[in-house]
Amino acid sequence: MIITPKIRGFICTTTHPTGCEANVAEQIAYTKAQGKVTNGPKRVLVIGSSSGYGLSSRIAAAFGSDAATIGVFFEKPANEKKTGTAGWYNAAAFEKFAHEAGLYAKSINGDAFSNEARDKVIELIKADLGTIDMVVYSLASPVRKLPTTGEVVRSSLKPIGEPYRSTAIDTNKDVIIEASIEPATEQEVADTITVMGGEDWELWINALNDAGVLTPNCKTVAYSYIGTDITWPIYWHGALGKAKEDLDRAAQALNAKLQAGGGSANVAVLKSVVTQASSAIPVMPLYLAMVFKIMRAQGLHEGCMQQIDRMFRTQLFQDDGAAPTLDDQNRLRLDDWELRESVQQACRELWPQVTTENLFDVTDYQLYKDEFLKLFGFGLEGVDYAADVSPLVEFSPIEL
Ligand SMILES: NC(=O)c1ccc[n+]([C@@H]2O[C@H](COP(=O)([O-])OP(=O)(O)OC[C@H]3O[C@@H](n4cnc5c(N)ncnc54)[C@H](O)[C@@H]3O)[C@@H](O)[C@H]2O)c1
Repeated sequence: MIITPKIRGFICTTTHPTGCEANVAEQIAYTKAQGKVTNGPKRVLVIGSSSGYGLSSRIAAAFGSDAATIGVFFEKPANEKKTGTAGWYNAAAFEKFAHEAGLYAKSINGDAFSNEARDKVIELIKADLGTIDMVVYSLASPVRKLPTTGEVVRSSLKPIGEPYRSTAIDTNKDVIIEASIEPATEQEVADTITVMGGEDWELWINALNDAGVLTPNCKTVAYSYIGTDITWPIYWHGALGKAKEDLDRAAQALNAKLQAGGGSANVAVLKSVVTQASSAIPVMPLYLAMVFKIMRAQGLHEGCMQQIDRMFRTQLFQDDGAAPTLDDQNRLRLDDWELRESVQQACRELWPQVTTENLFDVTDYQLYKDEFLKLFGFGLEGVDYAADVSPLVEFSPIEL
């Protein structure tokens, strides 16, 4: 079939297998071009490994430091008539390239919040790898089915206390609108913490630790976002921020446990990028369009792959074995460039000036749109989008 993008709100319902593969290849090429991560991890588990920051983490581990990787994700395969999810094609491409490079790579497709996923991963590590020396926790999900009761809990992208009003982009119509979001109820905040807080990361690390499959010096990182006053009302001071605060709590608890053997647990605060998760957050597309323009002008622009590669090389696995630079909450701060006053001040000045008429001129909204389409495999250089392509790709992850 000829596959073209079909956008509905903040999702594209079609995906391009060749384009997704090209996207993965591009990230692999970036990491390889930086040379080997000399002190890198050797056996790595990535939870949420099929897109965004988790995919880049798996690529950095495999192609930066020749690591064997196990990836966990929740994606839909294609059938004859319908394309699979982008994450399905990304994971398929990753495995293909990893196997071609002679690297161990196995994947599990299913609900990472379930005890079955943990059991399956432990079984796989015991059978194939013995132990692992790094665990990346990179889930972004609007729902979590509790492993204890089976109850399905939903997270909210809402402020706390009062309604949040701001200019935003209607990404369907490419126009500036006034967005207004009602505050989350106490229950919604609690539920958001249940879904996106630290509990599940703790369940994972404790299960792996109890099963004896972590090396004593195993490092685990979970990803977070803080942002600045510009996005605080909707993010850090909103329901999601409370969940990320809970991730900080979990990091302290896990770090205390892993430290004894020389291991560590840290939250890594990352920069804003275009992913399926971030494009669903109100106001984010406008902020991203502005901050991209400003960071590019200052030579500071990074995507997922550049961020994670920098985290591996300059923080977690430095050539001289030096310890990472942590903030007062024990967090790695890869958002340092984005938070520079020069960047944020320029954003604050630009924000009130943006109108529907000048949106494409004064911001990088076109780049935002291009990056969004790229998530689904569209707009990649060298891909013939007029060619007939089968939605089916060769890929058989372990299904839960
Ligand atoms: N996107 C940003 O701008 C940004 C910035 C800083 C931090 N982060 C953080 O990075 C982390 C990853 O976010 P992302 O933006 O890369 O998201 P993403 O949507 O690109 O990827 C999410 C991953 O989680 C997996 N997943 C979701 N639900 C699952 C489930 N139930 N079981 C198994 N796998 C599941 C998906 O398959 C996918 O691999 C999140 O913690 C997010 O808060 C994102």
